[in-house]
Amino acid sequence: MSAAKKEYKRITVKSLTEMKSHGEKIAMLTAYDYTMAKIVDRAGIDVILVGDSASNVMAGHETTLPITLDQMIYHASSVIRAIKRSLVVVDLPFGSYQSDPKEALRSAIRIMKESGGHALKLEGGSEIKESVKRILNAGIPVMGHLGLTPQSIYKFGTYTVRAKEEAEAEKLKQDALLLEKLGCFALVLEKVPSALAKEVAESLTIPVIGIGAGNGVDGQVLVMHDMLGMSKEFSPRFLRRYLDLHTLMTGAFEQYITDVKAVDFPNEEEQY
Ligand SMILES: Nc1nc(=O)c2c([nH]1)NC[C@@H]1CN(c3ccc(C(=O)N[C@@H](CCC(=O)O)C(=O)O)cc3)CN21
Ligand SMILES: CC(C)C(=O)C(=O)O
Ligand SMILES: [Mg+2]
Repeated sequence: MSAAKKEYKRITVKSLTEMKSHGEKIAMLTAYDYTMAKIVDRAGIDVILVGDSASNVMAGHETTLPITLDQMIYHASSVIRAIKRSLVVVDLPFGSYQSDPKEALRSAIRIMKESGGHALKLEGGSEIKESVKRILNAGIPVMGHLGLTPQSIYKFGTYTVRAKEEAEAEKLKQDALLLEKLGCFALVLEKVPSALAKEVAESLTIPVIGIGAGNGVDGQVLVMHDMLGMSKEFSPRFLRRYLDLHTLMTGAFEQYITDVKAVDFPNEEEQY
């Protein structure tokens, strides 16, 4: 059993700040459905992200842009029914918060009311300042997300590392400070140089969770299906595969097919 498991009953946004001040790293993974969420919650994960990466992983879209608010609510409510201990953060999907702060708050309230999630994540800095403020004013905890923000992929053009140039690094630092000042409880930094991520983490009291941002930050997040090795194609440098589930599952499926064809399954004990 991990230290975190013993120390905290239910993870709250406050426990995360405490973990940072104690120097305990935060472990976060995505989940999009009941069965996976139950396993990762019982394993002792601190934070579950119902990511808009569901658009890629669950629905097979090329980007996160197509996923809808209704679909995010479906995934989040499935996750919520499984969890006992983890903090559940839900991504606000593309198009549900960018047009104006009132729409952002409406979308935020729908997710909180209809899914039972505990907090929301929005991509961006100063551009979405008013929306972040409104959501926070409604008593909804907000996690920021800077660096490679996949909802802006068509602005960037590629999924390469962000903020390598001084101007973009400077804006990122300013945005990080702004998000903390507004009252965000944590921040995700995606695909930025580790020295920059470390500097940001050290300049903030709220925890900084990295993905492709090195180990100088306060925690790590990965997409569950990536770390389980379910996909052979997605292979960025920052990914560590903890299982080769693709191979294991393929073997199981092939064996089942063979057994059915050979009338080996079901056997005497497996029928009535
Ligand atoms: N399965 C999955 N895992 C993720 O981590 C993830 C998603 N989907 N969907 C939403 C975003 C998109 N993310 C991404 C997407 C691509 C790279 C990436 O690094 N891709 C390639 C090419 C980069 C390049 O063009 O230089 C790589 O090999 O690094 C990283 C994060 C992270 N998120
Ligand atoms: C990669 C993480 C940070 C994310 O936003 C997602 O899974 O949607
Ligand atoms: Mg996301």
